[in-house]
Amino acid sequence: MPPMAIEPQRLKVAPSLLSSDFADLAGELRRIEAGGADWVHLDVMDGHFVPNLTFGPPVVARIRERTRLPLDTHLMIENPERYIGDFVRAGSDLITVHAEACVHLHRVLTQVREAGVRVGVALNPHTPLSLIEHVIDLVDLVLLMTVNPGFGGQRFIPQVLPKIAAARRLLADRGLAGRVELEVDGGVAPDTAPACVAAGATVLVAGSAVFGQPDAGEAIAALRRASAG
Ligand SMILES: O=C(CO)[C@H](O)[C@H](O)COP(=O)(O)O
Repeated sequence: MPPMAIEPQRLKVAPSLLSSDFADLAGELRRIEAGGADWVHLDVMDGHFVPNLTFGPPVVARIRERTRLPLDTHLMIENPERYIGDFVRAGSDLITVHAEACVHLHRVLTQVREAGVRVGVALNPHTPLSLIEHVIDLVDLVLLMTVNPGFGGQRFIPQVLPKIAAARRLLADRGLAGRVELEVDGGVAPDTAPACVAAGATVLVAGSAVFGQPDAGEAIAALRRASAG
């Protein structure tokens, strides 16, 4: 499979499987693929970095067999450096680690890139953007959490909006706007997505706003329509 395209000029929707029917992942993947999803967002949780558990590399490998969509793997785990190889072998196209979970963030980001996949860095809602100021030129994607990570279906935190705008400015100042995606995750729905996009987001992660709807294609289209104006 060719390397995942990074195109910050085009708005992308990445449904989060966290809100899908885990007993029918193949069916859920068909539903979002037919519905026009750009990427699949995979929330990996360890019960330490976040207070929830989800799935690991074996499940990601089976997901890889069932979809051609790029796999956007979001590691909400401590010591992510131990598992990068496993998630690459499982078929992830992009691996995002949390800055808060990495003592040696530069080393971990470099490890992901050298493993041959795209690399992202994530920040929790309260974490200042300055934490990634000196590594931003190493990444393909910045993920700003708009809920406290751990669960789907939470309320969007509007206080993150100025951080999205600041991240957009930082990318522009560094000449990275054309090659680094700015992803938002948590409580993203047709009523909250427009402010994220206006602030500079280029990738919308949406769990309940897609899988909680009877028609996933219409839900994805509603996110795009709302954000277009
Ligand atoms: O990372 C996450 C939670 O930690 C999920 O991706 C996110 O919360 C998506 O769910 P929803 O759109 O329902 O908020």
